[in-house]
Amino acid sequence: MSQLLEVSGVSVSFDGFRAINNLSFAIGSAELRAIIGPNGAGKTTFMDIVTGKTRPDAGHILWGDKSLSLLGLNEAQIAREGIGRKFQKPTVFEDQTVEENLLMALKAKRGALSVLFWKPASADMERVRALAAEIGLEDALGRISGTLSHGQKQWLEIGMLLAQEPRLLLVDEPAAGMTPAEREHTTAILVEAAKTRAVVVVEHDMEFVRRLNCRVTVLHEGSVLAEGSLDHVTANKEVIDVYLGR
Ligand SMILES: Nc1ncnc2c1ncn2[C@@H]1O[C@H](COP(=O)(O)OP(=O)(O)OP(=O)(O)O)[C@@H](O)[C@H]1O
Repeated sequence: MSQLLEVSGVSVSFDGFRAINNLSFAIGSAELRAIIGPNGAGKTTFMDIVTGKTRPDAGHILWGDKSLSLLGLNEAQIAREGIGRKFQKPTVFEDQTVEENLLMALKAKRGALSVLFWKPASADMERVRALAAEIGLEDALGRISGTLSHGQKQWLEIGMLLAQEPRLLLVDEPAAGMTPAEREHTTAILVEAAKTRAVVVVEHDMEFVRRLNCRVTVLHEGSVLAEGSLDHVTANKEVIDVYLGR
């Protein structure tokens, strides 16, 4: 598997406190990866660094076949490179329909000039229907998004991110607040999405991580503590100690 993102020796301190400490790891180009770790392990800060929100004090982040340094890019440039981020809280346009939200996301992918003259063509409508099918909302295209369940809103937002065809999708705690059935559907969406791109899921819920059935990276004090299958990392004594707070 070729690497899409390579993080090496990255550190960042806030007021002298090292939130990320010589962090190194890589994500493949079509890979589903879960990142777990206790509170304060550095998971959010890692996503902030990759998306350009936080600048590290040291290290390298290389992206894509050409090993482009992400550290030279701002947040908008990084998004244009194909890195999408799903925050924990859904942020769909509540007074617009599911279809309108997906169309807007397709439109947002285009440059400013083309947006001026943009009218949804039949190809766009087809793409919207395909996206809706991908997230299981094909029967809800005409629904006002504000009336959707929490889980449906999360799926819609994932669909809006997929509309922009990211090569790497960072997803923060997608299972939070979901019913068991919604979690199952979310797993299916993420597993499918990761067949054609990298998907990194930060998650506290171990049952959800187990369902993802993917490689797991355990962060602790800003570094990688263990990596491998969930069974492998949860059998690691250091991981057990960290989770039990010993
Ligand atoms: N802007 C900031 N200023 C000061 N300290 C920060 C800042 N951002 C993060 N930290 C600290 O860095 C450490 C790592 O935080 P981070 O939010 O990345 O952890 P996390 O693994 O996402 O935790 P959680 O699971 O609770 O969300 C924490 O100790 C946090 O208090």
